[in-house]
Amino acid sequence: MTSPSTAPSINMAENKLEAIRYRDGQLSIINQLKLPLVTEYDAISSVQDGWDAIREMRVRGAPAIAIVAALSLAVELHKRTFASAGDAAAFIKTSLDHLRTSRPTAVNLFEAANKLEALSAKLAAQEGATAQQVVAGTLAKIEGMMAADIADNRAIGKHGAEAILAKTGKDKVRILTHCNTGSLATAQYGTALGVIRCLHELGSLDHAFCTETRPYNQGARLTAYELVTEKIPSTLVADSMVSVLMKEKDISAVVVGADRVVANGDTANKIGTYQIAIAAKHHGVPFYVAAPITSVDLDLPDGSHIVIEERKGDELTHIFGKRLAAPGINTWNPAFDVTPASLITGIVTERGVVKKPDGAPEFDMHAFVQETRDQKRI
Ligand SMILES: CSC[C@@H](O)[C@@H](O)C(=O)COP(=O)(O)O
Repeated sequence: MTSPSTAPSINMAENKLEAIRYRDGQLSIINQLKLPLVTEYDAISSVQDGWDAIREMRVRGAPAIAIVAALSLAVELHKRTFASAGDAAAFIKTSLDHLRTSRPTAVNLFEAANKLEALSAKLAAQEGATAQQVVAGTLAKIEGMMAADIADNRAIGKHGAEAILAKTGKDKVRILTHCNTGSLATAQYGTALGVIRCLHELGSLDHAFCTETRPYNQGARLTAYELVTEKIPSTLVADSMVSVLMKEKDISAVVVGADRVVANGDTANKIGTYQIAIAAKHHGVPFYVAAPITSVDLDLPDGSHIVIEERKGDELTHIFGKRLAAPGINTWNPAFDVTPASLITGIVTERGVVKKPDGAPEFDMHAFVQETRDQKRI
């Protein structure tokens, strides 16, 4: 299943980090468990390979999870033949049902699965539909996801950079981010890290700070890797340093990603986001969430309904397979927390920045999605 290679992760021609490689029905991903010390691509040859890579966090980050899940299905659709349109749609549904069980919190996976299931069922229900038509229509949708995600991330970067510069009134800003929301978490460019990239491109970034993001260290391993690779002026801090960082290092704004933004704007994101938002409120630092509309879940009214994934304790007790915690200690390892809307300044999407209605403590995501529906691309 795994075919390691030592090919560089940077596409030098385009100077882009390629975490997900997909060409003509062939898919491989950088094994993010090994970054930043080893760059190794794993082949994903089936839906089960995709499920395993997501569950084991060889690929992670809300948009990347959805894209790899869908592409793992595309890989199988390229190889298989079906007796009828109904058989093709049934296989797609069964595959998506399985992929939905890989990780629970990021809504992008469910959003993509629902769309693909509905599309393939619709194609199969058409008069005289063939298996080839169902497969071709579903593949076209899946194969468009990467391009759409990159375009969305660029738009998020622009909207976020403009919002932060307007809010702070500064020419150059100092931004704190958490977890990894860059090219490794998306198709490319990133969401919150896309905002930082855009500020850098505009010459408006003084400095970026990234947290370690314990216990899984997405900040120290992955965000730091992206920042250093792109020569963005940046500094790594431990999660426990965030309050003093805000007190002493003139942080202009915080920008983080999201795994699920619900109807009132409450946001599930990597564990530790909530305490950063509290510290930001105390220090008067604007706190932005940057996420595509595919991370918005209008079915849940508030954050208390979000299912938070709990992961194995050894992510806490061990680093790179080496124990650091005292043997016998109990662990609690929720992978995400929910930041209440009241602590969030704005939610940056590809369609613009969502603000709270005047004086309201929460966002109206329903109204925003409705108002901007015409701009919807996928
Ligand atoms: C653009 S990625 C946004 C979020 O998915 C990201 O901040 C995050 O929480 C990732 O968690 P992970 O557990 O690494 O999948």
